[in-house]
This record gives sequence, structure tokens and C-alpha cells, in this order.
Amino acid sequence: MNEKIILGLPKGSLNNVKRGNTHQLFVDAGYEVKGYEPGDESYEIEILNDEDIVAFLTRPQSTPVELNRGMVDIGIVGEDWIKEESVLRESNTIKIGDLDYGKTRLIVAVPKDSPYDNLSDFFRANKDRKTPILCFTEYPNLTRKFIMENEVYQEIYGDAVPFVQVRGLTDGDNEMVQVINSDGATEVYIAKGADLIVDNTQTGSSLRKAGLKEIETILQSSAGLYASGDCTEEKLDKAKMIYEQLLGAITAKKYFDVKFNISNSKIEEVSKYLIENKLCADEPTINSGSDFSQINVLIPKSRFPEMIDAIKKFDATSIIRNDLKQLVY
Ligand SMILES: Nc1ncnc2c1ncn2[C@@H]1O[C@H](COP(=O)(O)OP(=O)(O)OP(=O)(O)O)[C@@H](O)[C@H]1O
Ligand SMILES: O=P(O)(O)OC[C@H]1O[C@H](OP(=O)(O)OP(=O)(O)O)[C@H](O)[C@@H]1O
Repeated sequence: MNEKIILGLPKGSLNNVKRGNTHQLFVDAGYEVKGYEPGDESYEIEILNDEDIVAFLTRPQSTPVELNRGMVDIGIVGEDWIKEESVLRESNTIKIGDLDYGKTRLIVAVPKDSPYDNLSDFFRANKDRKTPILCFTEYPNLTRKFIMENEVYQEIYGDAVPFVQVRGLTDGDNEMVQVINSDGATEVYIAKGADLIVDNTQTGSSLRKAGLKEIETILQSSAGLYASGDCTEEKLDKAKMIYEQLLGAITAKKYFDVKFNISNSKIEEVSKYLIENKLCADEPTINSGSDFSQINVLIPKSRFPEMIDAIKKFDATSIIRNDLKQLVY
């Protein structure tokens, strides 16, 4: 490449062994990565076997800003943060592709014994109160937009813009509905007197621990590879190659590579069975021998027990199951 591509790798939940292990994804995709082990990340990360990539640590909250400004060329970030950054300003980012992990939902939550089942019920029940409604969130732009789109909010407050506070900075004119920036541990604000929170949820465990229930889903999110709109064609081509490599590792995890031996007299029958039951991609690969042949198929992991059962009925022997490292279509 003429110029190196600058990659932003996420710190936090998207590089956590129990959540979204981006480090492991790069390793599985065949990259030799140094300085990006979860919990022990360096600011500059080395990708030893691809000299075209320069990698830096980024916070998902600010990755979209860095992409919009062309400070990094590409980055892995949750779609929730891309959307939060583009509520008020047009985004200068291009989605290269989804990576199918870091899956969360951005939700509105209230105490679990509240009588409200949705945000409309909440606004209706609180319309005559004299003190401001307080909502804490790490996503003030998406939250304010969602509130303003609510029909009951519009009936009560018209097009007044909820007051928003991000540390010292404030905006908006409707002081009766306030959206206040949180920097984490958002669930706890309800116990401290907030009426609503907007936070992301994965297993729901944090909400349960805080005694909260969801009343609305604002959006669903997963991690993806994004590029800056400032990237040259050469960098975009490189970004697509990196994405293919990562996606190959993600897709591979969903399949087993299975081999088994079968008598030549049963080959046709077995092949037909595998194709009809979609237990292979297009057709099985067959390595023919004089009396027996070896059949090789890739099957979704969830269908492996069913397959064993079926091929045993055809007297299959020497069944071998391997994990796949990379599957690129
Ligand atoms: N429990 C989770 N499992 C998978 N992905 C998550 C989880 N929590 C958050 N994410 C995703 O990780 C990205 C960053 O999340 P968030 O803004 O909550 O910060 P964080 O990485 O958890 O860091 P912090 O430690 O500052 O809270 C978001 O795109 C979010 O959707
Ligand atoms: O539904 P769950 O599986 O409980 O996951 C969701 C929680 O994970 C993240 O928080 P994190 O632990 O990163 O801390 P934070 O609240 O300070 O962001 C997120 O902000 C939620 O609070």
C-alpha cells in the first residue's frame, strides 16, 4: 500500500473475555497481535504480520468522532455509538460490515414495581407533576430524539426540546423533562432519585440487580467495522479485505468440519440425504477409494448430533469432527 491504514481497536466491553473479545477475533482471523490482550491493552498495538496496518486503542464512545474527522481510517465500534454521534450531525462514516458480536439493546428502564408499561404511560401519569422528570443516560442524543418522538410527550409539551446536560454544557428549553449525561453505572441513578434511565443491556443482569424493568427498546446494536468517509479507494479496499478476514473467523465458529467413511455402494444415497437435508454447503466433497470413500462436509454446529444419528444409519465409520478457523465464501 502507498499509505498505512490506521485502525482503531476498542477498549472496554468490546475487548472483554466474557463480552466482546475483539482481541481473540483478530487472533482467530490470523493476525499476530501484540499489546491488545484484554485488560492489558497498550495505546499503540502491533499487528506483526500485516505491515500495512497501524493500530491504536480507542474508546467506543469516541471512535465515531475519530472516524468522522479521519483521525483513524477504520475502527471497530458498536452501532449504538455510531448512531449516537450522528443524531445532530451528518455522519462521515461508512459501514464496511457487521461483525455479529457485542450485541446489545438500548432500552428505557424504570423501577420494576412501577405501573408503567411504556413511555407513553409514564408521561401520561406524570403530566401534572411540579418537579422535573429526570432521565440519566450515556446516550443523550438518542434519548432526547426518542423522547421527542413519543406521541404523549408531543401532546403534553408540543415540540419543546427536553433540557439536556452533558457535564457543564446544557441545551434545550423544556426544563420539565431533563436528560442528563451519565458516565457509566447508569442503572444506579434510579436509586439516587432519577425517574428513568436509558442504558444498553445484554443479559439483563445489571437491570435485574438494580431492580429495574424495561419499558421501551430504542435500538439494537452490534459491533461492526466502520471506515472514515475520508478514506482513499486504496484504504477502502484494504478495509474490505480486513473485514472479509474477520468475518471468515466469525462464520467459521458456526460450523464443524466433518469427515466420515462410507461404503461406495452407499455414496449416492448418503450424498442425496445430505443435500436434501441441507447437511452440506452445495454438495459433499468425496475422496473416492476402491471400496470405501471419505465424505467431507461443513455443517452448522447445532445440526451435528442429528447428522451423526443419520449417517450412522448408513453405516458410516471413522467420523471425525474438526473446528474451523476460517470460512470465507
Ligand atoms: N455487556 C455487554 N456485552 C456486549 N457488548 C456490550 C456490553 N455492554 C456494552 N456493550 C457494547 O460495547 C460498546 C461500549 O459500551 P459502553 O459504552 O457501555 O462502554 P464499555 O465498553 O462497557 O465501557 P465502560 O467500562 O466505560 O462502561 C457499545 O457498543 C455497547 O453496545
Ligand atoms: O445486561 P448486562 O449483561 O448486565 O450488560 C449490560 C451492562 O454492561 C455495560 O456496563 P459495564 O459493566 O460496562 O459498566 P457501565 O455500566 O459502567 O458502562 C452496560 O452499560 C450495561 O450496564
